[in-house]
Parts: sequence; C-alpha cells; structure tokens
Amino acid sequence: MTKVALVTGAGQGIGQAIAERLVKDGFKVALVGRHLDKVQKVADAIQARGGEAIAIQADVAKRDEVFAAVAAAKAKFGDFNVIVNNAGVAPTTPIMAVTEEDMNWTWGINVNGVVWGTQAAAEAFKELGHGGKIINATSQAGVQGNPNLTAYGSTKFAIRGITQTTAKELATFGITVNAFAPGIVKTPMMWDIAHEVGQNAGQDDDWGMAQFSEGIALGRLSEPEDVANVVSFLAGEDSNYVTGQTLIVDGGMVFH
Ligand SMILES: NC(=O)C1=CN([C@@H]2O[C@H](COP(=O)(O)OP(=O)(O)OC[C@H]3O[C@@H](n4cnc5c(N)ncnc54)[C@H](O)[C@@H]3O)[C@@H](O)[C@H]2O)C=CC1
Ligand SMILES: CC(=O)C(C)=O
Repeated sequence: MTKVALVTGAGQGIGQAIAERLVKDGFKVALVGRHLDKVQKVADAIQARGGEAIAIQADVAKRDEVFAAVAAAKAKFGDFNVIVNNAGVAPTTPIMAVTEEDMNWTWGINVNGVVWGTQAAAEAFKELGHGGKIINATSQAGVQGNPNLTAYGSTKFAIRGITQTTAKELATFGITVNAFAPGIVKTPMMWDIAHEVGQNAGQDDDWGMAQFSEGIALGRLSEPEDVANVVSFLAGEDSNYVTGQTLIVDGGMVFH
C-alpha cells in the first residue's frame, strides 16, 4: 500500500524538494504551509506529473492547526506514515540585539512546531495501529554555534534534544524519530540571511553568502535536493533501525 507523508514548509526550498522526492519514492504527500497559494502551486505541479498531493494551510506554531493538518492528510489518503517537521524561520540576531519577540517568534515556530508535529503524528500512528517516522529539521547551526544566530541556533540545538528525547519515549510504539542537519542550502531562507549579513557589513548578498560557504570540504554550496536525498533515506525502510539520530548533510562543514 502507498505510504502517506506530510511535509511542513513545503511551499519552497528544502520542504518543496523533500515533498517532490517523497513522491518519486512512491509516497502520497500532504504539503503544509502558512500560505495556501504557495503549497497549492507545488501540489498542482506534483499532480500534473502524476503524483498524489494535497495542499493544507496551517501555521506550525499553532497546535490545533497542526493537529487539523495531520487529521486532514489521514482523512484524505486513509493512512499516515511519515511527518517531516521542516518549517522554520531564521532571523539574524547578534546577541546584544536579541529581543523577547525574536526569541518567542523563533521558538514558537521552530521548536513548538516540532513538538506539535510530533504529538499529532504520534497520535495518528497510534490511532491507525502502526508505527511511523518523525523527521525533524535541525541545522549545522544546531550542532555548532554560529555567530549572530543566537535565536535560531538555540532552536536548532533544542530540536536535536527533542529528537533524542522523543526517540526514546516513542520507540515502544514502533515510532522512530530522527533529524537532518543541512549546511548552507541555496533557498530563500539562506539568501535572506546572506542579505542581512552582507548589508550589516556594507557588502552585497553574494559576499554575505560567501561568509557561510567557506570551509565546505566538498567545495560547493548545497542544493535542496542534497538534503531531500537524506530525508528520503530517513523516510524509507532502509532507516528502520535508526532512531534518535541527527544526520548532518553539509558537504563536510561540521565533523561530529
Ligand atoms: N537553507 C539553509 O541553508 C538551511 C535550512 N535549514 C532548515 O531547513 C528548513 C527549511 O529551510 P529552507 O527551505 O531553507 O527555508 P525557506 O524559508 O526557504 O522555506 C521555509 C518554508 O517554511 C514556511 N514556514 C515558515 N514558518 C511557518 C509556519 N509558522 N507554519 C508553516 N510554514 C511555515 C515558509 O513559508 C517557507 O515556505 C528550516 O527548518 C531551516 O531552519 C537548516 C540548515 C540550513
Ligand atoms: C540557516 C542555517 O541553518 C544555517 C546558516 O546553518
């Protein structure tokens, strides 16, 4: 039977690439995003190529919206097997400029969103009487500290902790929980960061990006598909004996 996956933040960037890859792997996919038009466009393109996809509007910071999204995916496709808690935001925050709003906003989406997604998916797996896979987006910035990313980096360290904790807690239900840690991926998020870093230094976006791209052993920035390849492994049967882990997919930036 075809498996069902839900991907948050699937309207662009890494989430879009993951959704498209999971369709190639044979999944039916539910694409979740804050802006329905963006996820609908990606879902329409998948359907035009013969895949099965639905678009669902939800803000992952809101627990009831995440539960409703999982319920809608389960109702539409009749099963539920994988959630990819991918949605995230990445404000550039030098430590002395960090505000209460920065912390609450970033943690509300990046951390609370993972917790709500974990709860909603685990509840669905239990109702369906089978296990499942929970896959969380952390970052190289959640494995080692990055300057000016205090708010963001703190959320990504927390996500690795939640991944380990929930892997131990949910294993008894046949649920695995893993995370992927991208490096520097050419997406709108990373270009926004590069823009801010460049602007703060009186330089352009390419200069800003270059500050992050130094020291990649494989000598190139990441494409979203590099990350989707690893998520494909975590979503598939070949990773059945892997849980609580963070797979770093950064071309060789952080050696852990
Ligand atoms: N681009 C990069 O270099 C890296 C990205 N990551 C992580 O990968 C994940 C995806 O990143 P990108 O594709 O680069 O980001 P992106 O900003 O290009 O795309 C993220 C998507 O998530 C959606 N989103 C944001 N807040 C949301 C909310 N509250 N509810 C629902 N959807 C929401 C956005 O609308 C957007 O479509 C994020 O968790 C990010 O932290 C990790 C390491 C590096
Ligand atoms: C955005 C991000 O996760 C970085 C720079 O590692």
